[in-house]
Amino acid sequence: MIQLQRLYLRREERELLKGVDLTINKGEHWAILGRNGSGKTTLLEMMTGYLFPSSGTVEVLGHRYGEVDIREVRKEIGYISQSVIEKLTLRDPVWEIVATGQYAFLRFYQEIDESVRLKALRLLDEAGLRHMAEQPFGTLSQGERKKAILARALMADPKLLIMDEPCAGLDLHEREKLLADLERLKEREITVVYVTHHLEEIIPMFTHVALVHDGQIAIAGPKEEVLSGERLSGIYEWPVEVEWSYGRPWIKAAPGGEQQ
Ligand SMILES: Nc1ncnc2c1ncn2[C@@H]1O[C@H](COP(=O)(O)OP(=O)(O)OP(=O)(O)O)[C@@H](O)[C@H]1O
Repeated sequence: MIQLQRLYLRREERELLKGVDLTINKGEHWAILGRNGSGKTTLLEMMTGYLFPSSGTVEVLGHRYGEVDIREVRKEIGYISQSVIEKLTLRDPVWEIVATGQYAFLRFYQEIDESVRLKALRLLDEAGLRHMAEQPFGTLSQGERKKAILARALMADPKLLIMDEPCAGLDLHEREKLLADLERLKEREITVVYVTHHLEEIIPMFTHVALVHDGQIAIAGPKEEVLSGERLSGIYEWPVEVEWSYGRPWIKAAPGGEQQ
């Protein structure tokens, strides 16, 4: 599905990525963790083709970037990030925001096919937002916006869903509802790549985890192997313990870590 090989990204004096290798296979769902500024969003932007590496190769869904029309590949990728949300027009009705996902447009400037409109309404129905279809997007709560954006990302039946901190800013109830929607994606043939700062968002559907540290993949593999207290203490430079309940990892940070 995704193969990143020896990826380097240099910006002025800095190396933002320093030799990243990562392979994501069909049937796997990956969570990516790492400290602020470690390079997680940069990695996602490589996968979506919004950033190009200084060296190394990116292959997504069988296409090698640099040799294909990236806009065509993007039609098979649903991308959810704050930068996408910020580009949407708050006064557009919710169903229209969802419908634009069909073409990877930000707005419509022409008539929308009836079949596209009906599909947007069906996805809104599945998200529990059907009654808000005609409301301006800007009137939705943060949680409702995230759900609408997930529906938008699913419009084009993507093979790959890439999400950058989709639960940021949500209260516990809204977060759990969004995670429950995500868990239901297991029923679709879709591979999920999910960046988060919160271990407990690694719901049972996730199979693998990559820990990013200072522009490199510190470790990547099956989640039970990667998510040990020892490894995470090293990455976060703070003593932590990991406990598993409800099939999810939960982290406990020891007090006074700075002195240890
Ligand atoms: N265009 C750019 N020029 C220079 N530095 C950049 C550029 N874009 C990103 N960076 C830097 O690259 C580093 C990695 O950024 P990135 O957004 O990938 O981190 P992240 O792991 O997603 O962080 P966070 O968890 O805070 O969202 C940061 O230190 C950032 O300041």
